[in-house]
Amino acid sequence: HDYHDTSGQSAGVACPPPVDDDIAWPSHNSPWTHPPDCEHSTDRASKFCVYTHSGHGPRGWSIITSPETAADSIAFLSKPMNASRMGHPQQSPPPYKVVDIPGKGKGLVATRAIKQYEEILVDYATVLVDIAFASKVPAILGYRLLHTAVDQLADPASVLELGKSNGLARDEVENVLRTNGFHTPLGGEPHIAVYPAVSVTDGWRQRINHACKPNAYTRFMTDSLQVSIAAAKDIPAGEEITISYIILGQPSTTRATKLQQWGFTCQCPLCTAPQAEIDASDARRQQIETLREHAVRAFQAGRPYQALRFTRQVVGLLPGEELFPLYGEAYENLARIFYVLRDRTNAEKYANMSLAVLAAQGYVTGEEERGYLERMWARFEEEEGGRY
Ligand SMILES: C[S@@+](CC[C@H](N)C(=O)[O-])C[C@H]1O[C@@H](n2cnc3c(N)ncnc32)[C@H](O)[C@@H]1O
Repeated sequence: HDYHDTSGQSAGVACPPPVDDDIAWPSHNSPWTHPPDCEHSTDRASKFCVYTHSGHGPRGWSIITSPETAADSIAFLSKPMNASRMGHPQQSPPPYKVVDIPGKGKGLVATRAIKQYEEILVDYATVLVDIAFASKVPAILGYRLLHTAVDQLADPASVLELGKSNGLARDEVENVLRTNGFHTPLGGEPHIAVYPAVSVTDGWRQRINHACKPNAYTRFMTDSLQVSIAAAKDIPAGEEITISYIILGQPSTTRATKLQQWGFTCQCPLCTAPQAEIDASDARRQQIETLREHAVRAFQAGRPYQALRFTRQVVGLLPGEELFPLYGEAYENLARIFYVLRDRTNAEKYANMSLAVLAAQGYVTGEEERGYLERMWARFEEEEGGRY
């Protein structure tokens, strides 16, 4: 359905509004297909509502957020969702198959070589929930809105059938969100989003296992609410495709604690390596973390040369732990340091390296590449606010 057209009013055409009460869709809801359904926070200082466009994308789109964020998000509805990019982009058949993986249940294995940064799967957000909502609205009222959000979708089952493995959740939809949700900003506010096709679930959709040195990553394009699984490095045919369920680069004990919350003991190559190898990796990861902290502190304390030394050490240690996603950040930090040192040549060199990494990783698209460096300098200028 194109609801903009049938609403009459928004299209500026004098066609009658729907008369069937079951549809309950007066034109003033435009662009939403359902009237907003709202609850107040316990202190009544804020309001959260369900806004649904059941015809947006392949399954519909529901958000639970403040009226302000909803108003700021309407632009998404005019962005076409390219359904042909759903599922497996560019290629068919998909470059993987689902097989039994010893110790991990089922998993995805590459059926052909996959190039670094190639998209393996693409999907769009279906349900988004403002993070503040859970703590501000009484649970019983909140659960009602969660169910409304899902029920109003064109395909509620695509969300309800997702994995529910969170022991803390008391409600079915809450469980789906806690199990499958990804942090996604909407209108500048933090939200939790569900992307059914890339969800960590046990349905037919996806069975991507976790690894502590994964060969794939989840790439969020927050300006289009699109997400994909892309190769972090070249993946040879026959290799298992893995992503990290947790923040990359943490040492083994921290990882084990975090993964316990997912209910499993990690059997990835790093966690099952000989103890000496695990110890060496832990030492490097610890060192990277410490150096990153030191670099930030030195920079903020007005010691750019020291920050430079620490950051260069970080860059030297990243390959050993295959922390490719952190390269962009490290290069940008080097650009930032050279910028305040008024070393334009090196600042540009590292800014370009950071841009190249982010563009290859898919975080900066063609259009955004133009003027990227200028925007970076402006950001640095603003951040420093004359401190240097
Ligand atoms: C999203 S599912 C992945 C697909 C799952 N293997 C299946 O058969 O449906 C997440 C679950 O897979 C298993 N799993 C994923 N990564 C694992 C790993 N590195 N080590 C052990 N089990 C893992 C755990 O049981 C976890 O709860």
